Amino acid sequence: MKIIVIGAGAWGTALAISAARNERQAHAVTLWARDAVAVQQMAAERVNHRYLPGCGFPPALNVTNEDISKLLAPSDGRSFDLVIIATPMAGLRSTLQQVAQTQCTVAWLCKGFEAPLEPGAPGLLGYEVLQSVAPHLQAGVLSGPSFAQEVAAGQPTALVAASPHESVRRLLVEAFHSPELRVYANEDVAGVEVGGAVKNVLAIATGLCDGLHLGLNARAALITRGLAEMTRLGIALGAKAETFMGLSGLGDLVLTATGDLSRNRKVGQALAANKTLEQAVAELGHVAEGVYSARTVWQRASTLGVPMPITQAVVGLLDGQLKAHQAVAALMGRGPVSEVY
Ligand SMILES: NC(=O)c1ccc[n+]([C@@H]2O[C@H](COP(=O)([O-])OP(=O)(O)OC[C@H]3O[C@@H](n4cnc5c(N)ncnc54)[C@H](O)[C@@H]3O)[C@@H](O)[C@H]2O)c1
Ligand SMILES: O=P(O)(O)OC[C@H](O)CO
Repeated sequence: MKIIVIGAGAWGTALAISAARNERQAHAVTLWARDAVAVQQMAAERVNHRYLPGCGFPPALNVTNEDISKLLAPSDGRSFDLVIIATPMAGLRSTLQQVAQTQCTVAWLCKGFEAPLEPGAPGLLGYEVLQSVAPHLQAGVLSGPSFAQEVAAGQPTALVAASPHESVRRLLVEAFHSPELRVYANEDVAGVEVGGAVKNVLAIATGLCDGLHLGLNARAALITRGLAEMTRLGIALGAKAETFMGLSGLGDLVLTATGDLSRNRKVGQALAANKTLEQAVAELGHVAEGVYSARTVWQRASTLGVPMPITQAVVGLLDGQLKAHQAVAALMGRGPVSEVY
């Protein structure tokens, strides 16, 4: 299969390496980056020093900075079977617009809500952006618990490929399933995307909790009640409850909320150490989608009448309206409720 990965951050690079290393499939993989200097460096040194240091490129991985519309032109004999969009959520709309004319199957990897395009408009999940930009595309999303460094190193990982189209799910499995990477299929795109977006916000909360040394009980409570609020929002957006027991729900929440490789968790830890949000984001050097999605998650939930107290506390913290101890007090000071999602 011929695969192009658009966006050479940590995750795009890791998945491109994993697919190119899969000898059973013998894929030809192209990694596209917008920075021509970075492409030159990656082509010469066969490693992405900036975003994924120490992970060498297999021979079947090529890097390019050529014009995307030319690369994807159907008349071009080099065109691809699968286009993977590996930008952060902020780049999804513009990249979908660039690939809208392709005949290829498309999938994105980003986990978050797009920021509202104008005040009062709802911020959108990836499949909603697709509906507004290129509804005709055969497309889907790849998500699940997966730190880029571990996938690049070939450590066992399981992902989920979600699409309403069976052919898209099948192609994504064929592209990425390997002895080191299991890819499950799921039709519930809304559920998979809500899980991937909301777990980032919740990981900021658990990072803060652990940074403040509130204890293991507090972290378990945050994860469990976070799962409940994630599920509530998902159901209100048309998702299936059982999806949140899967890889993109519970799986990614546990990984991101507890794994010290998580950028979102690191933001919470930095805020607990009294750093400003600007400092926390700057020292990451990578995107932490929860910082940009939290407000939108809260707005979508509020519009739908879905209570999301942990998300609300994270928004207060990120907006500078709450100090860390006030966020904890706001959560713990609420009256008793039934344990339902
Ligand atoms: N890193 C991981 O372990 C991981 C795992 C699963 C999913 N994700 C998700 O994948 C997405 C990308 O994460 P990442 O870790 O690769 O981020 P990163 O911060 O490591 O890199 C982001 C990359 O995207 C590029 N980029 C930004 N805007 C772009 C645009 N408009 N067009 C083209 N390229 C653009 C940047 O130049 C950079 O190369 C995020 O939504 C993240 O939540 C990351
Ligand atoms: O480092 P984070 O917090 O962006 O999380 C990375 C992946 O989404 C984990 O599945």
